[in-house]
Amino acid sequence: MARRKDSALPPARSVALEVISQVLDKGRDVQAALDYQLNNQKITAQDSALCTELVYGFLRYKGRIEALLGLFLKDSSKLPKKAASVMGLAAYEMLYLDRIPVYASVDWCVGYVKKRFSLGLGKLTNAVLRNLDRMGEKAHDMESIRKEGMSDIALLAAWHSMPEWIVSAWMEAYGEERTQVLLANAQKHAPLGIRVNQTFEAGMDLVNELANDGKSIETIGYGVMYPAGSQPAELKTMINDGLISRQSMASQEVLREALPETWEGPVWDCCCGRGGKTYALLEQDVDVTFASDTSRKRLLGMREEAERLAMYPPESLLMSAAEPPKKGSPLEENPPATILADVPCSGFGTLSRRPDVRYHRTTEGISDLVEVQKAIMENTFSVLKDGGLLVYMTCTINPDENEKQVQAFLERHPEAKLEKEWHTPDDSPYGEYFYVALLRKP
Ligand SMILES: C[S@@+](CC[C@H](N)C(=O)[O-])C[C@H]1O[C@@H](n2cnc3c(N)ncnc32)[C@H](O)[C@@H]1O
Repeated sequence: MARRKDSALPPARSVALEVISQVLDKGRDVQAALDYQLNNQKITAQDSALCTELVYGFLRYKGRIEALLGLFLKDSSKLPKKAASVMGLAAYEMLYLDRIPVYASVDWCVGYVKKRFSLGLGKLTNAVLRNLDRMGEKAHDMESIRKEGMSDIALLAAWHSMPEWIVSAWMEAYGEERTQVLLANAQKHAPLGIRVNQTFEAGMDLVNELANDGKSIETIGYGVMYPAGSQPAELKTMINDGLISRQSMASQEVLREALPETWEGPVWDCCCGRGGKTYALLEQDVDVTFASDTSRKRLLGMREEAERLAMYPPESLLMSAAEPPKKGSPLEENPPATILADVPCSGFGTLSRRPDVRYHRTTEGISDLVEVQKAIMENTFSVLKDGGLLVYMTCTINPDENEKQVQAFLERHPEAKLEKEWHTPDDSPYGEYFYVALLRKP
């Protein structure tokens, strides 16, 4: 059940507050929590758009906003949680939403805190927000939140709202300059990417039509990119009709870099999810014979995609790619010559689309993921035909899951040959970061 809106707050802020609490306190996925609340609350399209912007924006800047507000609070941990969250939302509006006048953000926030908590807390909220406003440009300067004795890593982590351990790992593996670029890019919004279904006869005509619709900003092959935040209404019908699919430009790019035109069949997409890459490959005539996942729901979604796209699905297998195929499995009878392992990962390459990921990951959780990835690599490499290709892919920026994972694999398997290693360039305009390694079995 969607919780009722808090009537003491304007509708967009009320729903945003509930979604943020679902994400931060209950560990829900941001888009799922937002979809659920927006579908169950009666709010206008305009409020819905503002709510979406507030949720995504606040999650992107939470650490920075808390540090800025902390400059004017003796002990922010003593604030009631909800009061701290509304103050954060109001601060986000003041700092990043030019179209909302500062007084309006202060008014709704202070009014709410007074009504829900106390006059005293309302006065404190007013003072803190006014002080933030007085900071002017200084509120956009990282040095303004530096505390005495604070390390550079802690400062960067707070400013970019990232866990300190990931900033440390990036610094160690990639150096300060690259880390700064990656952190800054993680705050940006991702552009919208779509893929035209090339099995559709007039596919290229459609690409050309979209390229000239005055809304798109780039086309590559069958991919079309729209600016971040845009939702051209006409695309909805095309998606329903299977003419196009949502797929980020970065995801399309990593697949191109994996050189699918050279892959021999049969191909096994061993972590297929809902089939994003499966159908991108099938549309290009790559012989994806098997697709598997441990999630029944996702596997079902993958099969349903076939209907939408008017294509034949691959043989779907509910199984773990980290364990040998069961006796009599079709993988035994017809061993794959190419395996795409788009493995479960920490997702730090997709922060522009999923800013909540940074709050859900722990170092222990990542160690578990690294072990699963290792097991998937070991198992799939042994299932692979001699001379076959293992395509190891992640959507993260984390040396333990990318470069170090592949290096360790090569140390365990000196017979394997690393034919290509690639990651999305740091200055990519696509807003997401992928990694791929092509490993040949002798
Ligand atoms: C990065 S997602 C795959 C995304 C998908 N390839 C796409 O392009 O849409 C990783 C997938 O691996 C699945 N998974 C997790 N552990 C697995 C395992 N041991 N074997 C197979 N799949 C697994 C997850 O359910 C998830 O769907």
